Amino acid sequence: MPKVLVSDPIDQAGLDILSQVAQVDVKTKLPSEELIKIISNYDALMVRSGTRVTQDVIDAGKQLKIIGRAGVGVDNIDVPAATRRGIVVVNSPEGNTIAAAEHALAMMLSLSRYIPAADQSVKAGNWDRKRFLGVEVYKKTLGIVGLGKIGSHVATVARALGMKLLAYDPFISSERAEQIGCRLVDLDLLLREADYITLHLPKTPETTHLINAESLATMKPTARIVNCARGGIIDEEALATAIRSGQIAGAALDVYESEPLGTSSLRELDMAAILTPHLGASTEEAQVNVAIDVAEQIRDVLLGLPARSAVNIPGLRPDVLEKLRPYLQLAETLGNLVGQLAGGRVESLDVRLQGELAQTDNSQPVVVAALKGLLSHALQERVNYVNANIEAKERGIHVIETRDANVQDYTGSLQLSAKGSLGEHSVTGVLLGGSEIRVTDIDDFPINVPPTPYMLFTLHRDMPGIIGKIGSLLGSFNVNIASMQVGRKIVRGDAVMVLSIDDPLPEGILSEITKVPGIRDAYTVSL
Ligand SMILES: NC(=O)c1ccc[n+]([C@@H]2O[C@H](COP(=O)([O-])OP(=O)(O)OC[C@H]3O[C@@H](n4cnc5c(N)ncnc54)[C@H](O)[C@@H]3O)[C@@H](O)[C@H]2O)c1
Ligand SMILES: O=C(O)[C@H](O)COP(=O)(O)O
Repeated sequence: MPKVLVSDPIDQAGLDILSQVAQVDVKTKLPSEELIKIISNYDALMVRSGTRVTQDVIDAGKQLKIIGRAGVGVDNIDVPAATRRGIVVVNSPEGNTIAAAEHALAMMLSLSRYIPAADQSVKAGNWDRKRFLGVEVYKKTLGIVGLGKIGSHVATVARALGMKLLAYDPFISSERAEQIGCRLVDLDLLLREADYITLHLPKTPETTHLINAESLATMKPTARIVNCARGGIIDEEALATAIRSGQIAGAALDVYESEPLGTSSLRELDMAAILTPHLGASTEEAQVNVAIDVAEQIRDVLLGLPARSAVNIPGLRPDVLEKLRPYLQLAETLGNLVGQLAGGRVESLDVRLQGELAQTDNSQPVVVAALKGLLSHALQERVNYVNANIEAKERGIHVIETRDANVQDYTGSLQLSAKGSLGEHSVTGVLLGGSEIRVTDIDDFPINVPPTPYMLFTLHRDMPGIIGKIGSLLGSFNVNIASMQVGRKIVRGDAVMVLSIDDPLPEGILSEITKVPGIRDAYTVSL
């Protein structure tokens, strides 16, 4: 039975799903040395933001197949390291959207009415109504930085509160922003005009300290800023200085440059600042959602099925996957075939999508499948959909993708051409009846054969007796031929012979075949 380590608190609903297929060990608050020590026993790791899944953890996880993040942000996981090792990283992109959006809105309203400070004051025995004179959000301008899933829900609710909405997001169109009721503007204008600013973007090298001393200086003295996205998008020292000096009116933070928050000048701020300990996703509903979402994906991957929200498998959304699945099998088989025909070191792979296949708007999975097939002979099970791109890049394989929608022979066909140290070969294949693979062309010689586990290909001169000689030679080595086909362009010119054989070709026979007069080359392939 596979083993899953759960190293952060996860809702029982997720644990119940995992327990159907695996031994589940829940060990939270593990020091990183301890995690590194035990991770080699596990096939899967499930975390929230508390566990740092570093390169050392990943390297130690020799059996790891999947890392599941019960939440959105995967910045606590070294995803490139996992990708290099072929480990799938999955998350729950939508499970806590509402929870995080509602937390940001609650922060904005709490900032406006000093609710946390007023509560503390009453509980301390006071009745101070004057000190907590607040402001309304109605008719104020909210600037949303990052108009993705959470930002969009914040926009919907804020509009209902009567707020005017500005948004900054370089990756969405003005039309999309308008649909959500926002005016898309540049960041400078948003910061200058907004009464409230809320951040809903990922932390990347570009967004680190996006809000800094310089940008804080452009905000209104009445402006209040909310960060329920990621720590480090705001420069905390600069923020504390801006609040202390009255340069801005306040801030509400749920996330910090370093978590848990240690000694920080933020802790010394008065009621103008509200601090929560990374609670954005902490609702009962969100925790059930993310636990189920991620546990189901871990279960599926352990059962050999694809994950629906892998962050390191390019373009494999479930709907895309479903449509492309037969073509992925075709691409992998042809990649494996052309890789073995090419032999040696492959320098470039030309992936040509033809006919109906040329119409697909997401060809990336097909390319990845072709690369997986191409590399599988050399790398065996070490190459998978996660790392095929990286493995190809590290081997200097240049991938060229071309499309030709005019090829009408079949509804959709795929041609792979591999150029390498030993020459160039190409294979074309189609799907019969939508699922049965047929190889229809080898090095421009027309054929029509299904791929089989053991195959022999020859390039020879089309002349009488040659087929018989190969047949007798194989017979003398006790090799049984299951099927045979010849493809030629002109009579008595060059031709290819494709034989399916029942067993692997015995040692030494290939060199005997190439000695037969008229045979130019021979290749053995196992698929
Ligand atoms: N506090 C919490 O507990 C909590 C909970 C959930 C999510 N989050 C965080 O909230 C953030 C948003 O999550 P989401 O689910 O809405 O993600 P999302 O991917 O749906 O949206 C992110 C948006 O940010 C935009 N963006 C990227 N770079 C940008 C830039 N430089 N400037 C402006 N916009 C940029 C993207 O185009 C996208 O529209 C993430 O950082 C996530 O980790 C925090
Ligand atoms: O990215 C997320 O999903 C949030 O930051 C939530 O993190 P958590 O699962 O540790 O609460």
